[in-house]
Amino acid sequence: MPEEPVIALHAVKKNYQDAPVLDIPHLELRAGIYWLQGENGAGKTTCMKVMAGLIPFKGEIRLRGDVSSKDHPVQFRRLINYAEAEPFYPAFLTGRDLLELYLGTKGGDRRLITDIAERMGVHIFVNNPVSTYSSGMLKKLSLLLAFTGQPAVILLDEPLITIDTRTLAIMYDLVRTWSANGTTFLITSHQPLDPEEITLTGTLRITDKNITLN
Ligand SMILES: Nc1ncnc2c1ncn2[C@@H]1O[C@H](COP(=O)(O)OP(=O)(O)OP(=O)(O)O)[C@@H](O)[C@H]1O
Repeated sequence: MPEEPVIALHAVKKNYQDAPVLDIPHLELRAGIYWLQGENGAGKTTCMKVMAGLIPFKGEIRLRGDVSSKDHPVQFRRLINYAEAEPFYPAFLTGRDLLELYLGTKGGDRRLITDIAERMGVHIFVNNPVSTYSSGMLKKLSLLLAFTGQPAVILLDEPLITIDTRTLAIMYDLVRTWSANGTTFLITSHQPLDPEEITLTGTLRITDKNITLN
């Protein structure tokens, strides 16, 4: 029997005001690790925000066959996590406030997240307000938050930027391990992803508002 797609897009359209940015008639992805490519302004971040259910769009996305962005919006958002390219959080919150919020809404194994936080060194500054964080510290926090819950899909927007080489190795290790356990990854990066660290299932390219899979 053919493997069911983890994520399926049907007639997805996204405009900003009157300007169309995405027009994807149909796209189905099996479990795996995908590199989402496209030139500046092609629509990669918009596509991730649409997939994560963070901005309104026309059409429908289904996760694991039966969880619909239209019919099951809460369940849908619990199954897909997104780490922004340039994370921005309210300045007065601490990393721990955000972590508790995510663990409370997304659920998942607290010990596992504590372990990732310690590996990344987030535990050192997690109790400080995010206004005191460097761009790399913000990035580490946002990557950590993307691993809360039990996501079917994790979207990483430019994860390679601003993190140090030690954190980069941890990030690649997390992608490998979680992928082996069934989580699908979509990763944008203007730099190539290291083929010695991860084996890509496919490359997605946004051109002319649509996505093609190679
Ligand atoms: N909030 C917004 N309002 C209006 N237009 C927007 C908004 N966000 C993005 N756009 C436009 O949508 C298009 C796609 O932007 P998007 O950020 O998705 O591209 P991208 O592929 O992620 O680019 P980059 O590689 O530069 O990060 C661009 O033309 C951009 O100007």
